[in-house]
Amino acid sequence: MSPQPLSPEAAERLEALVRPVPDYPEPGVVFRDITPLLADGDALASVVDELAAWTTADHGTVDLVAGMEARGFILGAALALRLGVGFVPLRKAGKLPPPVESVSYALEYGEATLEVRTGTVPTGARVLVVDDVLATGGTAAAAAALVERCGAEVVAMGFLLEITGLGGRDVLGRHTVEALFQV
Ligand SMILES: O=P(O)(O)OC[C@H]1O[C@H](OP(=O)(O)OP(=O)(O)O)[C@H](O)[C@@H]1O
Ligand SMILES: Nc1ncnc2[nH]cnc12
Repeated sequence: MSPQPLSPEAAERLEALVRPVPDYPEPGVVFRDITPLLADGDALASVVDELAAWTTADHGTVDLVAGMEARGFILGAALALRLGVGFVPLRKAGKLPPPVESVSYALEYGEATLEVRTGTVPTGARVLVVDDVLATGGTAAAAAALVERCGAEVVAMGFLLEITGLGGRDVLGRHTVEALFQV
């Protein structure tokens, strides 16, 4: 898998729709705001199409898409529909009724816990994990740990954008990581 599957022009068009916000939510962080991209119908469709094409070409069929709260729900649910499979929400702590599996992690600006409803991911399922941003990789590593704790396989992890220099790809070393573009 090429780390840059889009043409440079296509990647540039998408990147232009992601707004860099310096010092948000805390000093030193450049927040990548994807809301302009989500509001652009053509861009949103092309992101979902690209992620779907990638999945099918490189990994064949998957049984489920799992997405991390909250932005991973948007791309993940759209991708699941496009692939014709179900979607599993990996929620922040305290949102799902028990029983749940939980994994805590650190991210670029704080700490959080992700949870999955016990029993929603069948043993042996082939699961594609999807989120908008790969930064330190803490969220994605927690998502993978949750899926694997259910006895399922993380087939690959797909992202809209990867913030390079924060080590996310290294943290996810043993997984296949795909990002539409890097900043
Ligand atoms: O690679 P990491 O350093 O873990 O960061 C990436 C995560 O951070 C953001 O989510 P956030 O926790 O801000 O939640 P949100 O989607 O609810 O805004 C983003 O949507 C990823 O899930
Ligand atoms: N800089 C950033 N912008 C948007 N989402 C993020 N998640 C973690 N770091 C982020």
